[in-house]
Amino acid sequence: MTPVQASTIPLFRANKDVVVEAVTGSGKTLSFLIPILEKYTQLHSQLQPSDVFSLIITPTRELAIQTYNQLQLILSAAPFNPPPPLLLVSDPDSSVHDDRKRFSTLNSHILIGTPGRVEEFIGGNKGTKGRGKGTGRYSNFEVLVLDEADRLLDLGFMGVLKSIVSHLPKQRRTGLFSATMTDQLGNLIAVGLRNPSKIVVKVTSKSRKQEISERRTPAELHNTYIIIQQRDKLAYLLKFLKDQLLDGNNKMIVYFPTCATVDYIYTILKQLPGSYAPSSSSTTLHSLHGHIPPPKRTAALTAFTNAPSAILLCTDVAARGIDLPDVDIVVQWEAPADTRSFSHRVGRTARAGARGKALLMLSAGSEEGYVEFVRGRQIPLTPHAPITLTDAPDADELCGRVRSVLLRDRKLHDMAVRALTSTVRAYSKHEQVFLFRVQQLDIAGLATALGLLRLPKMPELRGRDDLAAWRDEPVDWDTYAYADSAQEAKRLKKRDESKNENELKHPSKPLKAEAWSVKKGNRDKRSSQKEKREAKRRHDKAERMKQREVGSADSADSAEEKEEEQDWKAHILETREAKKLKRRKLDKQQDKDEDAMEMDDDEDVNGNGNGFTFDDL
Ligand SMILES: Nc1ncnc2c1ncn2[C@@H]1O[C@H](COP(=O)(O)OP(=O)(O)OP(=O)(O)O)[C@@H](O)[C@H]1O
Repeated sequence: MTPVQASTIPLFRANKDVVVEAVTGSGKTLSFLIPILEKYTQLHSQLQPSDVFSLIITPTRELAIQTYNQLQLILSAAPFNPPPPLLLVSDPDSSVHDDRKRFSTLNSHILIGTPGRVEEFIGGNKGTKGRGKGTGRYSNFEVLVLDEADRLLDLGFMGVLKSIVSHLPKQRRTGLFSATMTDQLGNLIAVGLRNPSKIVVKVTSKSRKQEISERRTPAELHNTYIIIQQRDKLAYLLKFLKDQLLDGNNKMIVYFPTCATVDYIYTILKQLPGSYAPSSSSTTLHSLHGHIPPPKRTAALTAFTNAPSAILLCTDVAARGIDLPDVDIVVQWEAPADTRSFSHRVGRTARAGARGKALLMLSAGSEEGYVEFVRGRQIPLTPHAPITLTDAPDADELCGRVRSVLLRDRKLHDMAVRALTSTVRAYSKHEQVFLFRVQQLDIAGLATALGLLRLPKMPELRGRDDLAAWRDEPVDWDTYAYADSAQEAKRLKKRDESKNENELKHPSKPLKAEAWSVKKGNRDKRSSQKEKREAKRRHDKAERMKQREVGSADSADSAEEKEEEQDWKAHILETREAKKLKRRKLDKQQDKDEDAMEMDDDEDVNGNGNGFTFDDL
């Protein structure tokens, strides 16, 4: 047994609730599977076909599948003939209705799944405490396990978990497992833990001076960082990966902040000539993120696992729990949004006593402070030896190369823009905002690293004074086409429609001249009316003078004059107000027109006009 198994198994099988925190790759999975299976072996003969005996919940589909496979493997060696467990994960080819059918056919006693699907499965018959049609009986339920529990207890999953737990009997064992356990007692109580035993397995290491220190990452992990400019990121990443392949390290994972960045870098690396990209006939390239359809995700993981030499580009969807064999290197394109993810990412290597190496890319500016921040969390981090680009393309050469790839297909530029905008938005969501300030992020540098042809319009670029070095690639945007003919036809149609719309919104000069003449006509009309009014006033005044001369009453006269003066003042005020109102209306219209023009331009840049959304995992 590993230390975490030696500490956890005796307690968990002795009916204690447990909260277990132990470094990545230390064998936590078996420390809950073995107690479940031991109890199951003792009690299986008393179970009815529809009884659910145990439930294991994981935050990702990939981890659920992995645990399911491990459980299947052990069950296949059982001394009795147990029904297979049931996997409950989202799948485009199988609905929760199919899960229920499988459950009835297989008579599974152990369920493994992700929170959403498990809730759908169990909670389909709320109000009957889960004892309804097709979703099993829970009266003989024994063990609930939350793997990667701190992630499951994060705000996003909490409601679903509470709903699941409400269908389970209170008399049960509950185990929470993770490499980064939550300390929030309230969360633990919410999922029904009663007087749990907390097991924390830490790694101790001796320094050269024989000082013993604790660490939260595996002892065999060589955890390093480099500080570079944003614009150099891709050049350094490619050089680093190539060097590692030459050194014989042939399984590598690179973490990116968003799905769009993974998609883009993957597509570009596939199209760059071999002298630039680290993939070759002997090294395969794979991508994995939450927006890839589930069957493709599974295929990517299997291909990466089986390939003798491979690079996996992914988001944090592959950060937790995944046990990929023999990963030599983990690279982080930038620091993860939360520090817990840092431990999980680097923990994909150096597992179960094997050696491993990790590299974090930080950019010069305010990010250097992250090194001390990580060290303060008992995660050792040392500087990586300088990476030289002497025999590799530098940022400018690589940018030119990437741009020439982008020019083959407008879709690639759309992808590049999405990669940039989503990365900037993800950057603004860092937990350590004091170290990762969007205002200090070198966006133009990042755009150079990604090879963008021009900077997109984005709010984060407004008012920036660090864009002087940026150079647009001279591109005729009117003719820059999509390689896909249907997409190109759509673009051309949209372009023409938007031209027509613009014509209507901003009529061309002859129309404008006409509008001015109309305006001028109105002005002439108004001034002639004014002249008439003044003429009438002069005439009236002359009449009154005549009457005064013939001895009309002074008082009446002066009253009339006062009235006339008031009329005149009212008229002037009215005219002023009307003018002001008109000016305001004109300004508003102008603003509206400018906004409309800006939107049209954005649509052109983005290609589809849908705008960008922050890509979650
Ligand atoms: N007692 C053991 N002896 C040898 N290898 C073991 C033992 N227990 C587990 N392993 C192996 O160690 C590897 C890591 O185990 P596991 O995936 O359970 O780690 P973990 O602690 O859950 O990691 P993470 O926190 O990343 O999820 C697996 O390949 C597993 O098969």
